[in-house]
Formats: sequence, structure tokens, C-alpha cells
Amino acid sequence: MMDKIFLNGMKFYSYHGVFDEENKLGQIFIVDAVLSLDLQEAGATDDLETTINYGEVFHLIEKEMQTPSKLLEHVAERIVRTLFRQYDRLEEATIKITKQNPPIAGHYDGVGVEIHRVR
Ligand SMILES: Nc1nc2c(c(=O)[nH]1)N=C([C@H](O)[C@@H](O)CO)CN2
Repeated sequence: MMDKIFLNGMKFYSYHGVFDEENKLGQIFIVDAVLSLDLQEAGATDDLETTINYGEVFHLIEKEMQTPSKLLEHVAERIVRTLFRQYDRLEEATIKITKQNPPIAGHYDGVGVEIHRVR
């Protein structure tokens, strides 16, 4: 199994959605990211340059979340593309985006998408 870096429960106030009200009012989105790469070198050398800095990943994701899209699929795909472009050592990425309170009447914990891409 491949090594992983994860960022769990990132929260952003953004304006993604199919409906006008979502684009105007915005809402909270929760993003979970799992990045697969070989972490042996970082484990052996203790050197941040030999891995992916998850603080930097947070800010890349934050920037993509600030650009409105209609579909969560599109947001997730943009995030993955940005990460692959930025990090040569990244081999696989899983991005999950959850809306906890979309304009859907009913009781649920959240709705959303999860995508997994291999370079
Ligand atoms: N597969 C998807 N279905 C829906 C999305 C989406 O992003 N992906 N979005 C919406 C609305 O924006 C939702 O927030 C409220 O109905 C609907 N379905």
C-alpha cells in the first residue's frame, strides 16, 4: 500500500452550486484530501523538501475553492489537476467535497462527491 498525506475536514465558505441562491448566499464546504506518494525519503532524511508540504496544499485547495463552479465534480477535478501540476512526486489523489446544508429539504449529514485520480 502506498504512503499517504491527508488533510481532513478543511472548511471553506464558497459559492459553488447549480442554483442562483447558492451562488449569491454561499455556504460552508468541507474538503478532505488524501495524497499518495512515497514518504520513505522524508522519513529517512527529516527534510521537508523531500515530501509534499501539507500547509502549502491547504492554500492551493483554498485558492481553488474561492473560484465558483456549478458542480462539485468540477471543483474537485480542478483541485486534483492543480495538485498534479504542482507536485511531481504526487502519484494519486482523492478529493472529497461535502455540502452539509444544501438547498435540499430533508434530514442528512451531507451530500457531495469524492474523486480518485492516478497520474
Ligand atoms: N452530482 C451533483 N449533483 C448535484 C450538484 C453537484 O454539484 N453534483 N449540485 C446540486 C446543487 O447545487 C445542490 O447543492 C442542491 O441541490 C444539485 N445536484
